[in-house]
Amino acid sequence: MPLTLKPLLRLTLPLLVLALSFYALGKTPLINSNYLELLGLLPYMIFAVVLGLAHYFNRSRFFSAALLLTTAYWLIQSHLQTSLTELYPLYFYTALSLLLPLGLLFLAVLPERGLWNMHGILPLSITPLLVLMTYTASLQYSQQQLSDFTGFFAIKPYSGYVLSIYASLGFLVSLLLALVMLLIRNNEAEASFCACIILAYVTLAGFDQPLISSILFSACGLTLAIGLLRNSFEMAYRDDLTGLLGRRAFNEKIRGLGKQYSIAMMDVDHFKKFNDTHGHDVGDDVLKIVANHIAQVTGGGIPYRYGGEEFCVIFPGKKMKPCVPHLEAVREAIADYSISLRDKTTRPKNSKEGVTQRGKPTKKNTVSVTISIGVAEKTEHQTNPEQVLKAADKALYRAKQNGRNCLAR
Ligand SMILES: Nc1nc2c(ncn2[C@@H]2O[C@H](COP(=O)(O)OP(=O)(O)OP(=O)(O)O)[C@@H](O)[C@H]2O)c(=O)[nH]1
Repeated sequence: MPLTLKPLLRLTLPLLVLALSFYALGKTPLINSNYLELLGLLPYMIFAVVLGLAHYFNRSRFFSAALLLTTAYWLIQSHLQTSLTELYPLYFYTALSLLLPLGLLFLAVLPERGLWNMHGILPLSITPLLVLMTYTASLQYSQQQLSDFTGFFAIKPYSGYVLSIYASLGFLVSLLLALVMLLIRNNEAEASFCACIILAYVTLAGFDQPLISSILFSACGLTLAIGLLRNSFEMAYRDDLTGLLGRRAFNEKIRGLGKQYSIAMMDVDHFKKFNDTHGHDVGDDVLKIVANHIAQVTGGGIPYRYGGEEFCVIFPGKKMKPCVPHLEAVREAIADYSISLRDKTTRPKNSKEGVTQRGKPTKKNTVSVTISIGVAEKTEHQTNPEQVLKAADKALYRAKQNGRNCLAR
């Protein structure tokens, strides 16, 4: 699947939260002193909700991020509410500024493998590990050694900017790598972690500002909660194999269709034979390639995986005739696409050979598949979506009868 910048759109909501928190930061002088204590507790409350949700949805990285940020916030509240000219607060501040971006980056790089199993131990261990490292060092090293350590990170780019230049670079590198993970995985978790890295950076860089940690860590919690809910929504509505919207999303969409629409049903031809010949795993890869082509349908079509090797495209507000060229373009693109099979007999013996063979499929290991399409529109005789779907299914049957790799209406 080609790498696109589309995943960056996932940053829209987190950036909105970021903008709102900056706005709130400007309003802190207006906050009634009675509410200040509550504001100090707000991040804990939001992180508690995130921990509960992450436990419920079995998301280890969100759970671990909430744990890490709660601990960082607790450290700020309990150890860093004095002047940073004193040794121990400065030591904890320096350690936090170096370890927090690293911890968030670590979570952005790890794959999601569920919370309450042995794979969940790795992301969960990051917080106790960092706390242990920081405290052990503070107890073990002499005041002179701690002072040398903080002195090494004392170089600031300009006066009035609290964060050291090395920690700032650490945040920048962590953010860039987390962005790369977002582009590769196209997942809500990475978008949330990118936003948390930015928010943690702003908190530590503007540390002198009153209430900054309470407001920006609350924003971190909100970002994680939003990411978690969107992630769970996608799990419920998106098909895991192809990444297309699934049957549940299709059923909801057709309920809300308006006065005019068309529906196309698509089915991979002779797919049972394909599976029997090349195996189920290759069949899965082919379904992904077919779905990738269908996802690029033009003309305002919304693609879905209907189930098995069947796909659907809904054209809201469109009559059938103008949809046909868009569907034909998809059908032709799939038929023209050569799929390279990397089976045992043709697999290169080593990576060097693999590199030289890449992009040069031989006739022996190349296959192609075709799809048949049936399309129907809303008319005065078929007024509800179920009837239009049934008509599209009948048209698909006719396309199969007509020899496959064609469209019928
Ligand atoms: N690999 C793989 N195969 C699937 C998946 N879902 C359904 N199939 C297979 O798709 C095949 C569908 O076979 P049929 O419904 O008989 O249709 P067909 O062989 O494509 O024949 P026509 O539709 O008449 O061209 C079955 O063998 C299913 O096992 C899937 O997720 N992955």
